[in-house]
Amino acid sequence: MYPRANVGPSGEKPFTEYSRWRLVVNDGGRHTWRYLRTDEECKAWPQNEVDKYWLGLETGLPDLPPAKDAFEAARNGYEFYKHLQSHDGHWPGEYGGPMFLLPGLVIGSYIAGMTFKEEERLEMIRYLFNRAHPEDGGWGIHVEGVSTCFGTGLNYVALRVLGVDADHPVCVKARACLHKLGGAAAIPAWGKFWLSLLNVYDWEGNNPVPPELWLLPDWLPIHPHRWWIHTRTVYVPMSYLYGIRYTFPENDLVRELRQELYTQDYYSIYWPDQRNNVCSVDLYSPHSKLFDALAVVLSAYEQCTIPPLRAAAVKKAYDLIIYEDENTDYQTLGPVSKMFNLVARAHAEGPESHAYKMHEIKRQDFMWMGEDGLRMCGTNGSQLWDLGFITQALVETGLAKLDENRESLIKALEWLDEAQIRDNPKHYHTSYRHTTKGAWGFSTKEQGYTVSDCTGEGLKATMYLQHHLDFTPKLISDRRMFDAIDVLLTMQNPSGGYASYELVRGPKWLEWLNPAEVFGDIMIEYLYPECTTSVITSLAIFRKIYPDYRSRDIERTIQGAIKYLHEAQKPEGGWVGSWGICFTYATQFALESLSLVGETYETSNYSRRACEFLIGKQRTDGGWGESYKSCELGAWVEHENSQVVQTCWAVMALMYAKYPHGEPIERAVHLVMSRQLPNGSWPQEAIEGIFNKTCAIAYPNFKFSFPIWMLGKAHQYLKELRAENGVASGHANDKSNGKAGGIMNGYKH
Ligand SMILES: CC(C)=CCC[C@@H](C)[C@H]1CC[C@@]2(C)C3=C(CC[C@]12C)[C@@]1(C)CC[C@H](O)C(C)(C)[C@@H]1CC3
Repeated sequence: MYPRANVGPSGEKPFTEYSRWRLVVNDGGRHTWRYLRTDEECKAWPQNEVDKYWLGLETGLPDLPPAKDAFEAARNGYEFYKHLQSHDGHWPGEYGGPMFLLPGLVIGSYIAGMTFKEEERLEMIRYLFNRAHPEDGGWGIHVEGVSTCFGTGLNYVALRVLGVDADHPVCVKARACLHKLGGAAAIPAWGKFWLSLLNVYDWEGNNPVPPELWLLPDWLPIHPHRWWIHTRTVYVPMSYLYGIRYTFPENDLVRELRQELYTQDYYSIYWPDQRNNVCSVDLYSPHSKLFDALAVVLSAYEQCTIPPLRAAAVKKAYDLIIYEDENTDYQTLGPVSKMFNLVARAHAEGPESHAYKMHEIKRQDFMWMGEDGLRMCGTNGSQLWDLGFITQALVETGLAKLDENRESLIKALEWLDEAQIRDNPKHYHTSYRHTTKGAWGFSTKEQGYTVSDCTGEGLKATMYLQHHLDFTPKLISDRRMFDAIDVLLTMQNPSGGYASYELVRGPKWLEWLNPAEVFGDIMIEYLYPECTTSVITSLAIFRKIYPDYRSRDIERTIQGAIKYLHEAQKPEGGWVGSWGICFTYATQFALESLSLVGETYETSNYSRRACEFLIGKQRTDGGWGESYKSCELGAWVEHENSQVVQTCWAVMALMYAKYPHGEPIERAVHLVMSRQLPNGSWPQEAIEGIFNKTCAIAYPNFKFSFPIWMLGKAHQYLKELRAENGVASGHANDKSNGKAGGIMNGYKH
């Protein structure tokens, strides 16, 4: 255990001095938080608005003249948000939400022999205190979810490793909650795995994670290179660590935890029976019969592994770990693989190795200090994603043309220029990677993974900034634009849709082998309306500027994508979102796509049904609000309150569809304006994002980009609608629709 933490009973008040934290932004958008220990340092490096905002301190930004209309509200919004832009041109932000990541950071660091700065350690403890559910003392899979065995078991261990006593009131309450949920014996597979590494759960209690799968021929449908990239990238170090049965040496903490985590005596547990013991609250994807059968066979194999085969398999897994580390400069694809890779490298190469030191440094990129303490983020940031939306919003609303915003847009373009990936990975085919040359990723260039929609949004932002504004330098050459197009054209699936990082490589039945009971649809890539739209809208804008480059391929791609979108529409009229919550998110994207090919409320049944669906969900206050539970169920679940961000998505969707009735849009505009604070910002509401069906994730920058975008657009849209119809009617005839849409989509089509 790290040194004993002498902390009070609650995390309400900071455990450190908030005036001493600074966000360091460097190297193409890396975020790391530093604590300044001396007054001299603080004086020499004052806190700026970015630091203050994200720490929840008063920014000191002034109240603005009250907005008289939607455009002024958007302008005020950007007047505030501009101050949150970093010196390098992007908008940093928190990317928290999942509650199963911090334990990986803590347990992984501990067993690898890495420490934390004292202030980091204290604020991690505080974060966990603040996020424990007041009613039962447990934690969920994400910040808004009910207490689960996964969340409670892992975070309890994290607190103990961080130095909190077992009889601290937070631990006492959490332990009671854990025991109610069945104790750590009932923790889901990924929890069992972390606890086994720490030596507080027996390896015999895990279903096998054999590295030998990596030795199978690549053409086999089950070969792991066909799995969804996140699942396989986590499986690589897991299979290595399982293959060698890495076990942390027993010490006092280990012995204590063995006593604390279980409802029965640790030494009397029959471990093989615990392999499929998973708390019912956690269970989202129960094991299939195929999985259970395979687990039996593989467990038998574990009794008689063939040593040279195991050695070769372990070596192959370790090579893949090295490739991944080197391809991403030790960021790795995401936070789970990050910490498993770190443990593997630390074990194999020791604390003096380069790999150890690099992993130790790059842990920082996932650690984010917020007003409630220090959390671990879902990625090393959402840099490109946030920049992509706000820059497009500024151009489409006309805010980009205001002198006051020029500098900030030039900076944003400079960041985009830096962030485009210029080459394929160092280890390319050997690590089963998709091409990256010309792509943009979700966070930084260093992380280095192509994401279809991030490339689409990055390209759109670049084209808007370079081609729709006359004051920006042309930093990104035509050739580099073509590279981006080339990547995108490699990513379309035969049925027309786009997945996230790669083509769909494996058969659907691989989902029957999903070992992680807490997530859904994780074994292969799937097609997403969101990703598909970002790609084809970027292609459509591109072909206006470069009509001669691969125009036939582009046309074919767009047509194929529209076909997919038609097929993906739900009978009720909406599309299910996989990365944002939920129907409002995906329907916004889908209707944008349909509008590209002239499918609008008036001209297309698909579009009209979607608009009717959305209108049916508008609440009496003019807003929309859906719960993250919509994503779990694939069916609309109302949120208790209407949500600004979702309201903006819904209105954007209606505007893409050229919805002819102004009144619902006006009501929504009114709601979003009424929630704006005097300084131009919006308060944080419910969590915005989701992944793998069950885990919500925060996109706090959305509360700026989407209101600014929607308000600026709606201002113009409603003006057009009114002008065409005479103020009173609020209805549009065919001619006026064409015109309103023409202006609104002027930048796009
Ligand atoms: C189960 C595991 C491995 C957990 C680690 C978390 C990752 C899987 C999550 C965290 C952030 C995350 C939701 C993300 C995505 C995939 C899954 C991620 C990386 C992508 C890139 C998929 C495509 C999406 O359109 C979008 C770009 C929004 C997201 C961004 C974040």
